[in-house]
Amino acid sequence: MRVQRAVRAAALTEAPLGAFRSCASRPRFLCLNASRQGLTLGAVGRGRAGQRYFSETRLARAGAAEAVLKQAAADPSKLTQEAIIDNLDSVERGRLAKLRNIGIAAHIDSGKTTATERVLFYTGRINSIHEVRGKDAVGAKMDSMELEREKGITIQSAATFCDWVKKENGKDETYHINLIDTPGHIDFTIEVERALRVLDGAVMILCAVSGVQSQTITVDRQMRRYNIPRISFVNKMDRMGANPFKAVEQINQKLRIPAAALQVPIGSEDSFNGVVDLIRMKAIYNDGPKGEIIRETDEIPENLKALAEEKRAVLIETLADVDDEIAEIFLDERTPTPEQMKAAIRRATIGLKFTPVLMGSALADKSVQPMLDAVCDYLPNPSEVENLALDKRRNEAPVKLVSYNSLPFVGLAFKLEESNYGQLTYIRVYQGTLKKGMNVFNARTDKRVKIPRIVRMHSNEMEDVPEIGAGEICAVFGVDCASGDTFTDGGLPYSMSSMFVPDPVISLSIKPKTTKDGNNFSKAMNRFQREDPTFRVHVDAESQETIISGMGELHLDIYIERMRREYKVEVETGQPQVAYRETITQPVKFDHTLKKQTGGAGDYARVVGFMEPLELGENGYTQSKFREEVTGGSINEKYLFACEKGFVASCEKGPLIGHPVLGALMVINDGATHMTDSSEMAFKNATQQAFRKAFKEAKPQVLEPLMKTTITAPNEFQGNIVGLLNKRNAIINDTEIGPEDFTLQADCSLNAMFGFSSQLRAATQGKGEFGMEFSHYSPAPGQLQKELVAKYEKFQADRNKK
Ligand SMILES: Nc1nc2c(ncn2[C@@H]2O[C@H](COP(=O)(O)OP(=O)(O)OP(=O)(O)O)[C@@H](O)[C@H]2O)c(=O)[nH]1
Repeated sequence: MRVQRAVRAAALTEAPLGAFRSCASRPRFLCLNASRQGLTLGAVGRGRAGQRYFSETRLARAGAAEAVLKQAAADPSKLTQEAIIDNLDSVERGRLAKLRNIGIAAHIDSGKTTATERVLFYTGRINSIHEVRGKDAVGAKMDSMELEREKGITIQSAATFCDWVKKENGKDETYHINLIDTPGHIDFTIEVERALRVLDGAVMILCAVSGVQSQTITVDRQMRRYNIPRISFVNKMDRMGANPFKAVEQINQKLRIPAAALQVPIGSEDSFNGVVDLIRMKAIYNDGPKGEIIRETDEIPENLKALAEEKRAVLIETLADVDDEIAEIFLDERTPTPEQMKAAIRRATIGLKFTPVLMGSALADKSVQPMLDAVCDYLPNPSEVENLALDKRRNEAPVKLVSYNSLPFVGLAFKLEESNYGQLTYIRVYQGTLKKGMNVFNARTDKRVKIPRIVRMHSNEMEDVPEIGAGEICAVFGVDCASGDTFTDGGLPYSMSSMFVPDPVISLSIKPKTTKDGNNFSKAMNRFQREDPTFRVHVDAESQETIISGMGELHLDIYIERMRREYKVEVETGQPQVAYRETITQPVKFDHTLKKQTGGAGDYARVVGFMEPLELGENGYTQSKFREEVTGGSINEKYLFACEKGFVASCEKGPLIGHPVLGALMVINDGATHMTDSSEMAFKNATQQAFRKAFKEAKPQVLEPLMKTTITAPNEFQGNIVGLLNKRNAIINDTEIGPEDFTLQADCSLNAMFGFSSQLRAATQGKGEFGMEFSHYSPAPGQLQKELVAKYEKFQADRNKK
């Protein structure tokens, strides 16, 4: 009883099961409190240093912990921590084991949308198959936007869900799959980033002819960033020159992830008609008009037996390298059973040590179902992935979220979309249950919002649901928030880290052609900005022009086109501009006084300190930083805050060419304040003036974005393309010559790449393709720097004259 009171008196330290587990070794006394609010476990004990501590852990929401309570009533002495967890586990595990959240990501045009269309058809989500740019003019389900259907490219990621019935030990087992189809084009990379942030596994699609392509490498990097286990699917096996084993080799070599084929193809090109499953050594064919009937036989075609044995041996050897159990079997010269192989593939895939490779042709309706089986067999369920939140009350200490319905709710808003019914917010529920009508807290704004409506998305259609469980993905209406906000049930002071948002590299000025469209223009700008964090809009303080920035010309073009179609606004745009940056290259001290004291209220502020370059980060830059090291109170807190504001404003528009400043550290370590004449404004202005002066003395430099450029074209045009690149001072890093096409990788300055697409078309009779992705910032050539500085100075002089 004393313990209970002590626990109640203690400040509540709510933690989910994971955190509770990690401190399980130390508590001395435990007590269970069951109330209408739910179930809590109190712990009183002594810490390592002997200090007394109290903590109370909320185990479950109201009504969700009957099993635990029953046990407590039957025999309280058996109520150990393990028993509590086990009780909850038994309720939750069965559901989670059959749940998969997956994304499909790949190089542009690999067949993601086509494959997803098959998945939806075979799982019964859609009744018929429509092709990307198909003759029936319907278009694939997941490319719901008119522009997507017209251009045949995916622009926005689309979410859907389906149930896949898989045969397991002669029984039908139903798996629930939430699926996100993502765009392939690099300009829409944020869509891939945010999908991967919330998914547990991915299918990486490769083209059987091209293998690993430039965008496959980007997708690989993104999957690594979020520790996403993946299976690989070599699509387009019906194409001339298809070679799945070349793709496997390239995954091993270029992506440096151990990979092995789980299948070998039966027939090739037009006569590709199935695969041999190397684990069970069975031939699998697709029958029926749309390949919907799977026929399995033990008879492997005679001409494939040797190849199947050889590739099975490669699979076992590769697994032995990444899995101890198979390594042991391999060293004993035994052969693993299919069950042992499957278990090892699952362990190694989830452990990010391996990717199993499947193959088929989505367009020819071949071998898509085994890929779905592999999703269930080898990709993790939500409880097998570690998801962390940061505990604000404990100095942002990481806590593990557990995808149990009965725990307090934690979810992440990962994507916003404007719909006919208002703002649609996509949420991944990491813990607990989200219910219609429930109040949730936004961890960023600390505001309470009610969830009026929950839907499951099926591309652009939706299905209302009363609640959504842990580990699932849904969308909600009427919730005002930003992309990346964390929601909790209010009890937990958690926030989740958001996704990586790359900086825009290109910008242009934009205005509506007629003033009457101003209203719709602003509406469109607001909406696009909210939906896409890589699309930015600002009004230039000097020119008063609206400037939009994004990831590439196509990215901005798509928004201009959407404005015309969806908002009926015709716009005028300026020339695309490169998003340059400014930086400094040497340290410099400053001691600056702002003084205007000529009768009446004056202005006074003195700031002293230094500026120095910061070490460059991964992409050739680090954000600029401000630090105050004032001792002795020569500048008070309030004014230091104003100094920081001045610094931030200075970094937004650098002194050299008016572009943002990167990699500069400003430290203020002394100064002076006047009793009556100092103000926040005076300190802000003084800091800006000191910044400007010091920046110019610190050998400033203009940085330009360098783009990783990949060009593919038929071999006969190689000379033309190298010529084009040489003219642009590009650095060619790698050239790979295939039987028909060659692929070239180069670093090019973005500035030199304007107009490249039309020149490439002319130089290759329209057969060349290229893709660009931001690589890093690098100092701009001296001549270009001079031109840019001179242009900016002239612009400022002209403006001052006006
Ligand atoms: N021969 C062949 N063509 C295919 C196959 N799968 C897809 N295609 C074709 O490849 C083109 C691109 O297919 P999509 O499904 O749009 O590819 P995607 O990866 O979704 O494209 P983005 O989202 O724009 O990157 C279309 O013309 C498809 O018909 C296949 O298995 N074999």
